[in-house]
Amino acid sequence: MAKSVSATQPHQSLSRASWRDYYEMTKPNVVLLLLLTALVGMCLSTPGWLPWQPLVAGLMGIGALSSAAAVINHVMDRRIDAQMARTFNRPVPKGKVSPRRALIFAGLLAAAGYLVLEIWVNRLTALLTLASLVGYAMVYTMYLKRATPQNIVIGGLAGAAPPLLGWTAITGEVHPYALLLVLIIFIWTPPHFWALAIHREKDYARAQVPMLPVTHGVAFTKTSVLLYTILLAIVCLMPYLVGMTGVIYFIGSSLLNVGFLYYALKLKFNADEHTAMQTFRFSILHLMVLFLVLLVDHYFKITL
Ligand code: HEM
Ligand SMILES: CC(C)=CCC/C(C)=C/CC/C(C)=C/COP(=O)(O)OP(=O)(O)O
Repeated sequence: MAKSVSATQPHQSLSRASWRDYYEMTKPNVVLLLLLTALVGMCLSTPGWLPWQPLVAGLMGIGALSSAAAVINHVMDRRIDAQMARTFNRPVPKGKVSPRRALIFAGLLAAAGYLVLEIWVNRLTALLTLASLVGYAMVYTMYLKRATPQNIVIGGLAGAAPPLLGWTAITGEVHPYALLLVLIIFIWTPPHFWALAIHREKDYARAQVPMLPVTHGVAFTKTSVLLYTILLAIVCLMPYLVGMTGVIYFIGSSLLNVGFLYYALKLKFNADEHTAMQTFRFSILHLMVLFLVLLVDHYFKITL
């Protein structure tokens, strides 16, 4: 609740930190979905069974570096987070974990993740995953987020990378099909985030973060959500059109995109106070089911 947000500076009492605070800083639900997209990238990279070593080490390494990126985001954003109702209760702005301890935690996660990828996967995957960490934790968080309303469009590339990271973990090569999966998440990110930002517009305005609803207004942001959702429906057809996937994917992804378009249209033309958050929640379901459908399609491929 907005009225609970009083602090503009992090508290200083560093007493009651528990493992839950460290766990929370890794954004576990986001990382789980990132790992699902990485796993699907792995599975789609090869027709048969996956070799277990790059499978397990790849997921561990990508998970650890993504978690490290999320922890760095908590540290760098602590002053912004302290001013927003959605985030003021996080461990760093609350003063439960000091920025220094959080950074040590992130450093350990990042070092472990990088070494696992370098030793048991391959250097290409290690470097690309590290680049994604830098893209999210530094380029997006420390610069773009504060600089331009296109922040999440450009920064979205880091969050979209995992299917490619999964693919290179197994094959050691960048394949155009993997880039198509990256493109899907890249185009999915703006409607995912802007739906939430519409709901939280006052939060971002108070913290002076130049998110699209703050700089260009809610009406313009709703139009942008709708246009990106239309673009997403088109981009989602591409794996089918190039022969990468079969009929199961075509039907599954089409149904999901009809659902996303329904919410985006409702948000633009017939919204009530719940529509923005419903659209945001649907975006998460959309991406999760889309990647599960890709998996089913891969192992039970039906072509016409
Ligand atoms: C720059 C890109 C992105 C931005 C700016 C963004 C923004 C956000 C924000 C602000 C939340 C906050 C929810 C909350 O605390 O209530 C969120 C939630 C979430 N995002 Fe994203 N997101 C991005 C990319 C991604 C990607 C690539 C994925 C997964 C593939 C993802 C998956 C999720 C999930 C699963 C949640 C729900 C978390 C929970 O309920 O704990 N996001 N996103
Ligand atoms: C190695 C690798 C693949 C790195 C990517 C890591 C990662 C956690 C990407 C997710 C993007 C995300 C949750 C952005 C929200 O940040 P925000 O600061 O706008 O949202 P917040 O206000 O909730 O913190």
